[in-house]
Amino acid sequence: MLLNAVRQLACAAVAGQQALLPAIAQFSRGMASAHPEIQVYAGPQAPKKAVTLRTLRAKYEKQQPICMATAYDYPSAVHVDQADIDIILVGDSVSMVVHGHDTTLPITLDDMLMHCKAVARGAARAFLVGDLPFGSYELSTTEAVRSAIRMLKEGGMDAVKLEGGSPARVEAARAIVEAGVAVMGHVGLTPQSVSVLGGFRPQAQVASEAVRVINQAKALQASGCFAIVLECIPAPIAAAVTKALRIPTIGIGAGPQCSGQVLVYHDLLGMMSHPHHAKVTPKFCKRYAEVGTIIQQALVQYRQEVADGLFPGQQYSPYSIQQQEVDLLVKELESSGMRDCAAAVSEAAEAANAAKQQQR
Ligand SMILES: Nc1nc(=O)c2c([nH]1)NC[C@@H]1CN(c3ccc(C(=O)N[C@@H](CCC(=O)O)C(=O)O)cc3)CN21
Ligand SMILES: CC(C)C(=O)C(=O)O
Ligand SMILES: [Mg+2]
Repeated sequence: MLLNAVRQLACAAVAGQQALLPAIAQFSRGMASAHPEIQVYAGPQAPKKAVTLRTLRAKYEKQQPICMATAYDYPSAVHVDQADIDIILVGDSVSMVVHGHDTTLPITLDDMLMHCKAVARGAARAFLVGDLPFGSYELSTTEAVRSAIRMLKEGGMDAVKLEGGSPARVEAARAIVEAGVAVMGHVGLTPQSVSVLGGFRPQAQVASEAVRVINQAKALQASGCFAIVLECIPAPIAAAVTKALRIPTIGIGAGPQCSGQVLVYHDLLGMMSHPHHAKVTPKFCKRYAEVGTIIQQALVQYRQEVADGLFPGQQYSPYSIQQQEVDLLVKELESSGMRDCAAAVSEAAEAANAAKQQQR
């Protein structure tokens, strides 16, 4: 009796050992399907990140310009990633260019996380930075840390960015870095402060303000930021900030002396060329394409071809049916009195066959 039980246990142990490897594989697959984010960032097949804080640092030290662009979803992330751009910023500008708001204020942390997840699925090699949105880090350092952790843990980001260089913002940056999350600073025009700034205007155009921006940048550096965005400030001021720091500056409307540059995806592609969108396309932005015009032309052509009966035609109607099935169906329809219907089937089948003959 006892011996039998021991023997059974031993058998179970051997079977268990043999079952172990597939079981672990099944477990990890199960984990990955329960938590889709695991498969993307931590799966055994996940590609090694090409761009890290270390490679960014090396670029900065070699004085090679760092390139950053925004992306907000899977296709834009794939595009930016495949262009070998160093950093993808999931910017809160998504509020304006994707959601159609007039400012960046309405976008929520949950909205941002949704965009971050989509970007993380599309970006295999770029370094990923997520903008902390308005209202997700100002109330307390605790809330700032919690929001930053969510950006990494749920959003799949490598770092976060926050706006402003006041003592409270510097403290938030310090707390987030201490929690183990890399932080990018952002000074000059900080669009989340549009309410107090009174508009999207260039900043630091008087010496006293310029000194303040330089000091804010230095304070953010001291808090542990790995880089700082300089937005809409005169080139000489950006040059001064860049000289004053030992971390990279990433400029947007801040002249050529910054350690790197950033542009908004829709702006650089000329996606918003329609006058209706002109208000969100700043003048510092170079358009590397007129994608908006191409999209518009394609949509009009599609509409015309549908209206003219040119699309889909036989070429884009790929699903075939064998002649014997056509014959059976026609017989069936005729015997149930559906003559017009049967004729339509025969006619369409003949047209499809004629098109096929022509192709050969
Ligand atoms: N599409 C887009 N591109 C951006 O670069 C961008 C956004 N959205 N949203 C968030 C911020 C806002 N940005 C902006 C928006 C407008 C101007 C702009 O046109 N400024 C005018 C002054 C306008 C005024 O005085 O009210 C300028 O002359 O620079 C600058 C930066 C930059 N960021
Ligand atoms: C313009 C960049 C720096 C940004 O913060 C954004 O796109 O939200
Ligand atoms: Mg932003």
